[in-house]
Amino acid sequence: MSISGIHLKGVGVRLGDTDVLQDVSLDLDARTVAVIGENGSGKSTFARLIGGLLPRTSGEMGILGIDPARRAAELRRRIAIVFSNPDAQIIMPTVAEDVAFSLRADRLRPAELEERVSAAMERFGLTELAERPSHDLSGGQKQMLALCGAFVRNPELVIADEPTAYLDARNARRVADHLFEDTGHRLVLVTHDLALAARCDQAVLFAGGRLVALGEPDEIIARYEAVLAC
Ligand SMILES: Nc1ncnc2c1ncn2[C@@H]1O[C@H](COP(=O)(O)OP(=O)(O)OP(=O)(O)O)[C@@H](O)[C@H]1O
Repeated sequence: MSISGIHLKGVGVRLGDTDVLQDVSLDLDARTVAVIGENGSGKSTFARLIGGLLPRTSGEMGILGIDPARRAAELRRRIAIVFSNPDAQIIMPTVAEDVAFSLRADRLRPAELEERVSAAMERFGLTELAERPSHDLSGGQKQMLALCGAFVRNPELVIADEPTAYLDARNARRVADHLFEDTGHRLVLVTHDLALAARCDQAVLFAGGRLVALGEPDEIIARYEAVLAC
């Protein structure tokens, strides 16, 4: 089991009286991984599980060599999670304050904090919006802010759960380009956008709370499309 990837062995998640994930075993070592499957197949549950937001009820797992059940705080420091709805992640009154908030645990000197925040805002096209109230931004701008807050911490793993779901084509492309740009992070991307899934190095297909296929994206997407056509 490598210490840099995502490894699950016989993992199950039970919520209430439902087994939402059952007996999931996989080793994901590619830099970018797409997670696809029908509505309700367990993709978001998988994303929350590997992000340490949801406990497993059975099995063993290692995310970047960390068992989330034992070292959740360390895992949270090393990863970032992006959702479809950026409102869930925007906390502070202004754009610049919100980006700075993501670095609160690093206890940086004020000058260093300002430098990191400015560089990140520049990279995500937010410099002009720095003093704007975060909640007045458009949906596309808010998702850029959520991404900026995620990447400013230099995460080793970014888990994105349908990050382009509410965006127009141009903003969806911009968000995707940032996620795929190689900044030394791994990406796990849950998506219904199969063109986006095809850009990944590896893909997994879920159905009914089970992993049904793992492999080259083209092959996994073709298999999923065959299911959808039925
Ligand atoms: N808290 C919960 N209690 C019981 N069942 C749940 C809970 N959360 C999710 N589920 C169920 O788990 C299953 C998988 O949900 P999940 O959100 O992981 O699917 P998904 O593949 O991400 O779907 P979508 O594509 O619609 O976002 C669904 O049947 C859902 O109803």
